[in-house]
Amino acid sequence: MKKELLDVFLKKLQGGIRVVYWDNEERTYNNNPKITIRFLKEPPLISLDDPLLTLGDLYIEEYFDIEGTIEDLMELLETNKNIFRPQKKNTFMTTLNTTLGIGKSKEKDMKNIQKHYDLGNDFFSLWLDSSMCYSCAYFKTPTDSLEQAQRNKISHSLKKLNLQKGEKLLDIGCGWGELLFEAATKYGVYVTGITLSQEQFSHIKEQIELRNLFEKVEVRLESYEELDPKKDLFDKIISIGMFEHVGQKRIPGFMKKTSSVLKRSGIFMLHTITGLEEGGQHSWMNKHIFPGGYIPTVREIINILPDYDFRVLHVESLRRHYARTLEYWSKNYETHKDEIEKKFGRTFLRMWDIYLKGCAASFKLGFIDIHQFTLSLGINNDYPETFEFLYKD
Ligand SMILES: C[S@@+](CC[C@H](N)C(=O)[O-])C[C@H]1O[C@@H](n2cnc3c(N)ncnc32)[C@H](O)[C@@H]1O
Repeated sequence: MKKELLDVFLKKLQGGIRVVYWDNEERTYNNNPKITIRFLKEPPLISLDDPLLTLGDLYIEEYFDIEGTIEDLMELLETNKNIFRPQKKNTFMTTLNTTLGIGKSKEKDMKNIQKHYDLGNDFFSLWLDSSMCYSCAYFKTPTDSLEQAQRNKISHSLKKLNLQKGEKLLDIGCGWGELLFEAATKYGVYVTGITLSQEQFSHIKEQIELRNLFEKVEVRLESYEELDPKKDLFDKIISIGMFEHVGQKRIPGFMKKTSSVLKRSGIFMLHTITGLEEGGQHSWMNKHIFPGGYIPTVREIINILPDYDFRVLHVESLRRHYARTLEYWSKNYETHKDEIEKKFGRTFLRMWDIYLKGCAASFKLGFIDIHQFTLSLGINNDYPETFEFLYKD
């Protein structure tokens, strides 16, 4: 019965796939299979209303292994994305979103964010580099280490802001804070970082003390939604890898808020993963990795900017840099897999492993991209007229 359900499903796929069922029966669907699904045990009764979610869950619970490259797997998923979509109204996602109250309040946002980022600084430090940057690095040469590339990213991103000594800078979604420290010490600006992660907040507090940066750096455990233009007005804003948490419905609110706390002519550098399909949802990722997350398209972002008087100065894709960053993270993760399994269990180990590898392949294949948008609020006639400065040290 289960086998027949899977069989009907697999027959719809384009592209070859071989399946070794739990009773050792082998079936090949289409020619030249690059991927083999090898069942290790018989799965429970399943529904394939949301195939990606169900099959993803069976994989992390070790009902089957996948043989073949991750790129071939991602190609197969992408070619068949309509077949892998939820077939009916996605009641699971509706329930999940209601339970977590996505978009409803700071507490709910915090719950989503802390589920991911508060797995422990010890966990993230196993596979991030020592700067604890958790976003796309920037590889200036093929031999750059991850550490060097993360330093390059911070430098490249800060340059885009054209910072002047004494200015006030806001970092929305400041992570573990490395960019705050670099901006304050290198450019002499006053920096405010906001995050919803308790662990990140405590880490930054400690670092401010250790580095004696009380006068220049402030961190707040708060959401961008709480920024108040009466109290908070900044010359520049930067946000790296946070916009993906905003959710599609709240994009206008995010733009409105950022435009209200940025001075006229101020510069905003928005760095975000971008997708190809408006409204695209990935229920497995939303369930396990980024609850409440949404990947916007370039078109969605560009379309909404004029409504808040944001002018586009520069747009840059860093897609291949993110593929490489994720490959580094994934290799580091693999090195520590025994430790991770011991602490979090095997399902977790497989979940984060496939997340890192799957994302690396998706960037490489161009199913997702990453862009830095440099914007000014209204007209800015002081910003450099060419971008040569970006490539000078
Ligand atoms: C992928 S991390 C990126 C961190 C950092 N910018 C970096 O490059 O390493 C996303 C960050 O966004 C923060 N974040 C998510 N939702 C937020 C919200 N509503 N308000 C403020 N920060 C938020 C998280 O706490 C986390 O620090």
